[in-house]
Amino acid sequence: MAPTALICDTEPWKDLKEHVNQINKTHLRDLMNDVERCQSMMVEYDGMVLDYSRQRARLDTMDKLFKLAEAAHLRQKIDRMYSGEHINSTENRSVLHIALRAPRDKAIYSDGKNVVPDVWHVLDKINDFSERVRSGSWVGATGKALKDVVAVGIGGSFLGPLFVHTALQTDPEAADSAKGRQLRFLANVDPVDVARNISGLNPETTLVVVVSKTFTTDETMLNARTMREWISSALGPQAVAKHMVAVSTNLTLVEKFGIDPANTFAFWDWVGGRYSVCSAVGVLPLSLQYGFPIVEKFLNGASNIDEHFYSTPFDKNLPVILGLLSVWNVSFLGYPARAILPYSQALEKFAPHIQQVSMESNGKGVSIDGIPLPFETGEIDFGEPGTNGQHSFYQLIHQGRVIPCDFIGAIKSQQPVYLKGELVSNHDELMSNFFAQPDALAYGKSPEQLLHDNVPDHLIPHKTFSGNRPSLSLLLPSLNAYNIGQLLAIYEHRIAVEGFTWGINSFDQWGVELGKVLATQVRKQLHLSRTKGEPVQSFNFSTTSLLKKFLEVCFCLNAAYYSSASSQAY
Ligand SMILES: O=P(O)(O)OC[C@H]1O[C@H](O)[C@H](O)[C@@H](O)[C@@H]1O
Repeated sequence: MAPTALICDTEPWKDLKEHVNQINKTHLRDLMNDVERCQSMMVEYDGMVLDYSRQRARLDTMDKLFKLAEAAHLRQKIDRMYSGEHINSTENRSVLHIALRAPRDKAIYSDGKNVVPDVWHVLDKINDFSERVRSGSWVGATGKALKDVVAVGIGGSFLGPLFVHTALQTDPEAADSAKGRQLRFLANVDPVDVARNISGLNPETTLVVVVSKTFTTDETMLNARTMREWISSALGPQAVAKHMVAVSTNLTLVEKFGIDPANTFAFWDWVGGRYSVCSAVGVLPLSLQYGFPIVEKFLNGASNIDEHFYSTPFDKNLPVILGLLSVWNVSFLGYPARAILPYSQALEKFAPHIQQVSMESNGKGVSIDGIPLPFETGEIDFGEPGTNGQHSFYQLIHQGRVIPCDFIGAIKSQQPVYLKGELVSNHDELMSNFFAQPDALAYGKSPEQLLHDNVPDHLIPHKTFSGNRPSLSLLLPSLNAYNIGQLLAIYEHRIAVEGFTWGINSFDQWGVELGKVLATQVRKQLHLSRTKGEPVQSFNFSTTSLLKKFLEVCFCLNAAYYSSASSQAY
């Protein structure tokens, strides 16, 4: 496609810039009085409700944002994504995570080939393998069933599966299927993470799943070698075939590592790492833990949103509305951050996952055509489950900086509890906060109200809440596997909408490369200094000084490690 104009040079962008002056004259308190507006800002879909009436936006703001979407060719960009065009232009790849959860009979093409049969070939293989492991027909080297799984992977090969695993852990149906089994994740190359993850595990009953798209990621490969050593030192090298399997796009390197290709689960270069939870990256470990039928429900939920995103008019389209509001908050109102606040402990790993999906996708400095952008893209995402966050960083959100908040709640608890004699059930107690916080942020509390409440004069400034702080609320019917799949896909597509609107490539991640290259130089230096006593050289003053200090203090410990490395087992 021919280079496109920067979005900031279009009329709808300029119009929205002007429009900010209008919005700045209005307090959310007043906007909330307009019932017609509030009604129009509630969208219901498949049992969930999105209420965005507490955004600092009017109905004409939304019209202007839809015009911006038009100027950004949002419709065409979504179509290009769904039709498998190489929209990840810097890597010359399609972006087809939607194919990972497509129904069996759907046709989705990449480079002229329908990829859905390949997807289902792998899903069927996972179904079969996980069933054999779970039923005990696939056993370890000593004939024992493999009841524990350690998934080794980092970044996109870790965060999505961890989020879904944590979310399913307390879903009654999923928990029932997982009885007697454990799933752990080893991500950090820190030996502490290894020690924690193998603690209490028996190699005889443990299956290690090495998950890496490239099969070259330093952290994952060292952890994989460490786990291989853990297995073979306990059970002999031949045990690796029974205790280690892999998920990767790089089948050659997997085989070289020593994992049987028959025990390898493939995915494809048209799946971005951070969008890979619906590939074998997530589906294999999750199926081993919960059984494939549960994971299939999760895939169905995501697929349902794929269809919604593709076919629903923009003014009723959840990811489109959410994405455009993010652009509004970041680029026009000047709020660089977003808090993700699920009122559910089951979603405690949702914010860490979205941090990667969002910040790795949209933290860019140039347009898709390589033109430096005169505006900033991406959001700073962070979050914690409510109500824990309320007792931590909400002070800043209420009286300090303005941070647009996503409140996410569920109508039904995964684990309902009602304590006799209490005013409300535990879930109602939790959700009281979910409903109260957005209004506290939007309305605030004025000095007049405080005066009226007889607050002493000197405390009035401290107790005043300015309000006018935007948030949105997403209320899900429950948090089963299907809803979790929907939630994931809503955010994945929302982030794509933001990137499409800003005119960037949300599917590459060149920014993570430089640090890796520099670490290679440091690794080399550490090796030479430790093994040959070579002095630290070719680094700047600061790094040289720190490296010297590091080598000085750690040398004795490491010398001991080097001399006994072969006999050390974790
Ligand atoms: O799956 P892998 O190839 O091991 O990659 C793991 C991670 O490493 C990189 O640093 C990328 O930034 C991530 O997007 C990716 O998910």
